[in-house]
Amino acid sequence: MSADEALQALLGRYSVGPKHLVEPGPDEAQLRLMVEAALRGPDHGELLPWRFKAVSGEARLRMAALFAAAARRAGKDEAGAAIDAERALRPPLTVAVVARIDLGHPQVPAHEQWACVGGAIANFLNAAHLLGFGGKMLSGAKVRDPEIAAAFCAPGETLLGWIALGTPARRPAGPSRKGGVEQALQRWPA
Ligand SMILES: Cc1cc2nc3c(=O)[nH]c(=O)nc-3n(C[C@H](O)[C@H](O)[C@H](O)COP(=O)(O)O)c2cc1C
Repeated sequence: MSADEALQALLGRYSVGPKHLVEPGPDEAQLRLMVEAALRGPDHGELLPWRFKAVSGEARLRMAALFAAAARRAGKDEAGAAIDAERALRPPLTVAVVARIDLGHPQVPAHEQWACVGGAIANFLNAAHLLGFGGKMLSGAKVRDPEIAAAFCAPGETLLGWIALGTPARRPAGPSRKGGVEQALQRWPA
């Protein structure tokens, strides 16, 4: 693939939601490559302020039960709980994104560590896309459910959300609604 083809492929990445993801998901070697890409994101101080926790196969049933219980705690009825459980079951692979921000770091403030987490997610999703997979970063109120957070995080860590991954069953809707280069790029001084 030429540099131009690689760039065009990157420019074609759009998120693909869980309901449009089917088997197969990335295998172990592909997942490791995607994490290698995530590790190439900028990381001031090389603190590695994140961990990815892969959930696949039978483990999805346990995550689905957690999601359903959280939905009930949030006051949802059984239909709502079933929809939340389905979000855990549908994608072939889900990767929980856990941030471990060192709030007392002498050189690297928290916002720089959060920027690193974002870069890791972007590189991971881009690598998934280049390998032919679809994916979407998702959060929602359940990241703040204490039992879900405790299931994924050690004390002091923050559950940012989950990346749903699989083979896209259809082309993503894109392009997105957000502004383009004319808004994102400015000259300084104006
Ligand atoms: C930390 C984080 C959490 C997100 N949570 C959600 C979410 O819960 N639901 C959702 O529809 N999109 C969520 N998004 C946005 C989508 O992942 C996606 O970026 C957005 O729909 C734009 O689509 P695009 O990636 O195709 O440009 C989240 C993004 C980030 C970075």
